[in-house]
Amino acid sequence: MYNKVMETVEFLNERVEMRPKVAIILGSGLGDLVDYIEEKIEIPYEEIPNFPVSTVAGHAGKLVFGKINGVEVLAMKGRFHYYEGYEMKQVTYPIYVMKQFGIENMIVSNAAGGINKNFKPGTLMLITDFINMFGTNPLIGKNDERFGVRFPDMSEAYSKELISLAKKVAEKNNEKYEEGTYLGTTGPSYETAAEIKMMSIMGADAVGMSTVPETIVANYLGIKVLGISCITNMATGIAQTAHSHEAVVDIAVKTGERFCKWVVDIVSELK
Ligand SMILES: O=P(O)(O)O[C@@H]1C[C@H](O)[C@@H](CO)O1
Ligand SMILES: Nc1nc2[nH]cnc2c(=O)[nH]1
Repeated sequence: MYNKVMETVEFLNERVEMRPKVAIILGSGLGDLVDYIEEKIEIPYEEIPNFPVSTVAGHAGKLVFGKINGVEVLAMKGRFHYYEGYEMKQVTYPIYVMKQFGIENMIVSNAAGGINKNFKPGTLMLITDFINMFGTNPLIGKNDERFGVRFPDMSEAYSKELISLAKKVAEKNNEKYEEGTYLGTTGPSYETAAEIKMMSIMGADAVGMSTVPETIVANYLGIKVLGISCITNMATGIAQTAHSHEAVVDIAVKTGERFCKWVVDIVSELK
């Protein structure tokens, strides 16, 4: 895997002059953030050696390099989900590439179902911790010490420093947010009401089908993580209506402007 990652990094080094230290992973319906990126260089995943290709609607599948208020960034428009049939090592492959490319801070975003009854569709939730219910872990397998240690610490899965920066920025700009624990599960089926009841008892505030594998690998590699969930629907049993991915994307797009503004303000402080 190490050699494959280095091959991908070499390709990117040749294609792009910028050396961003900040990466942003855009969740379902949150891809409009790329409109805020200037001096863009876009590379479709299919052109990148060893990169998996995204298959889910609402995910365009490209790396976007550029600047936000003068800060160089690397955005992933379209991510890889376990439910698409990828191995965990494929789902998290871009994070390994980011690390070798020089990324130090990663902002990961997602569309999620709200379990905390104080939330509503359109709530932006700062992720303070995660619960891994994928039933697996992206680090299973022989460990390569060139990447990280066998038993990585997860006591600060979401960087306290980045969380306090995000809060400071939100308060300064009067941007509303909530905080909570994100529970990641495989999907692709949405939860039953009984499952949501269990997740609520477990301490989850939101549920989704991504983010946890990427967060685990970023921590393993020594990348600081900030997580933001866009609550697109109240979870099953709390909402009385059925879920659809179209409705999820619709609400995420509608919340997109507030999400983008917040992320732009955060990135601008990461000079
Ligand atoms: O990539 P994210 O986590 O934003 O996508 C969410 C979870 C599923 O992929 C999909 C369900 O509607 O949206
Ligand atoms: N698992 C899960 N993922 C989501 N993504 C957006 N809404 C939801 C939801 O209710 N459940």
